[in-house]
Amino acid sequence: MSSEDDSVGFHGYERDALLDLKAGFKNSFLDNNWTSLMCYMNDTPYWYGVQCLNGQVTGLVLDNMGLTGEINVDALVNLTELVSLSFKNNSIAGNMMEFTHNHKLRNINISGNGFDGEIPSSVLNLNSLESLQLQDNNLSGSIPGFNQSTLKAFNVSYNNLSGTIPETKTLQSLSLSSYFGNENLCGPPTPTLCSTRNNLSDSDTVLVFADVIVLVIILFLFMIYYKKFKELKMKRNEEQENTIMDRAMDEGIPKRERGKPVFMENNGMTTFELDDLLKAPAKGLGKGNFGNCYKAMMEIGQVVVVKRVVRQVRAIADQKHPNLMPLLAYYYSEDEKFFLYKFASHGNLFDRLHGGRGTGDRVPFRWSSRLAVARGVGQALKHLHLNTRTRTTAAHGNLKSSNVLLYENDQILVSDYGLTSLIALPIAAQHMASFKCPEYLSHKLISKKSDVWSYGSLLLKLLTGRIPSHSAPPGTNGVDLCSWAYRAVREEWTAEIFDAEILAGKWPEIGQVLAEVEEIKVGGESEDEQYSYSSFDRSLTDDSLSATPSVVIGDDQR
Ligand SMILES: Nc1ncnc2c1ncn2[C@@H]1O[C@H](COP(=O)(O)OP(=O)(O)OP(=O)(O)O)[C@@H](O)[C@H]1O
Repeated sequence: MSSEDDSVGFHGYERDALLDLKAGFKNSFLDNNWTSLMCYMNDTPYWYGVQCLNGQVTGLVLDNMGLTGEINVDALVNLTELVSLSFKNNSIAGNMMEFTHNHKLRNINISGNGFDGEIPSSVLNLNSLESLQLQDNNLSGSIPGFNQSTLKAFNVSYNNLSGTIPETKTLQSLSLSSYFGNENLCGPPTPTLCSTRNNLSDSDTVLVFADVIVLVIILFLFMIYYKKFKELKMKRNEEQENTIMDRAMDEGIPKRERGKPVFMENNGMTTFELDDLLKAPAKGLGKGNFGNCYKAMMEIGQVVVVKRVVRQVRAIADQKHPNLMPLLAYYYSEDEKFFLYKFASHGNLFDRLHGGRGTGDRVPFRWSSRLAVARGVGQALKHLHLNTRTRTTAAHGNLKSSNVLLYENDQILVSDYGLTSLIALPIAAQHMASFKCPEYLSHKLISKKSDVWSYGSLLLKLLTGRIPSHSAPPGTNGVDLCSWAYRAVREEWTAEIFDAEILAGKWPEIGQVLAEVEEIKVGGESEDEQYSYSSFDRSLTDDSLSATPSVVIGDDQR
């Protein structure tokens, strides 16, 4: 401040501030007007646009004067009594000036200029501010949080302001028109919603985006892993409840002697060690009369069926026919004996005939398919009974629908042949199909003809779709098929005796059926000899087998 400060009614520092301003404006009118005395006491000011009170500048109103140039941001610091400032409608550029020392300011109007930069935060300290008119400039940045209750007129329209309008009572109570023309302003009172993006820097946005992608990938991987884990678990539960070894322990079979399974030649099978088999995941297929049957999934990808037996014979392995289930390997030791068969994935004849009846899942079993089964089984029996190239001819002994297996490509495979000689008579008589024939029941006679009888009842079953009483599984009711069919033929119920499923397809000619039966019978007639267990037992003399015959043959069986 100059020494003139002390002189009453004149403040030289204010005059100097105005002269500096004038120098910046380069306005000829002001250059000529702002000369001599500025203001004195309460006299009318001598300078155009300057208002004074008690010799001090209280107002500066230079509207519509074509002012150009920039204003020094500190230009107003010495005008401490300033109440009104208006540079409306000029062409002033540069940043807005600071108002740090202008606490008495009530009205600021710099609208219609070229001010740029941000609104200085010093305006927030102007506690008497009533009107702030900043419209029609190039101001940028965000709006400071004006909260002065005195502020009633506020206009920042048509600038480049951006961001959320602060939620102060003062700013929110203003009309929408105060904010017009600022494309990037958002939030109330404008209708534009503020997105998160508006508040984030570009690098923040990239990071958030990357995080989201990583999260999605992790989630995706987790879902795949979980799905696979569930599938695997379900598969394991379903197929791998136990290994063959565990199952053996469950059945009370003691730890076996170590040995090697004996593989049949040319059976297309990759050989493996006993341990591999015993450790393979296994699924129970059923509890047969002579041991349990398991489906084992070998690590090398092969699926085999393991059938536990009491004793096994080489003769069974010798039997080779397209309709006989081939024996892949057998294992024999003191404590453990089993046969290994290939797995028939299409199930057995019993299930094909009776499974799913009355449900939507049932696939009709047509006559042509039944005929194919009848032929296949007949061929298998013919081979067993008559083939002289094997060491012995033998009866099947346990022909029934659960031992007729359906392999891929509609191949019919008869299994469980030759087991009769391995079973003690009382057990065989109780469980095996041949022992249900009339000759055995009345005269205790058993022969290959018993197989023919079993085959006959299998044919009747194929024709009628009924379960014969002699092979009805526990819990199912069977009918005496022979007497039922006899009665049906005698009383001429021809149509009724056929399974409705056959009738739904092509009507089978009974002559055709009989021709098929006759053809099979022809081979069997020549072999009239009755057989006993001893015919099988001869095969047990194979040196590789150390078991003693387990069948007790009584006189009444011959
Ligand atoms: N190689 C195989 N492929 C597919 N399923 C098989 C195989 N061998 C047997 N089965 C099935 O396993 C189950 C049990 O067979 P298993 O031979 O032990 O008993 P069964 O035929 O019911 O009675 P039995 O002991 O009097 O022969 C049956 O449903 C049978 O059809």
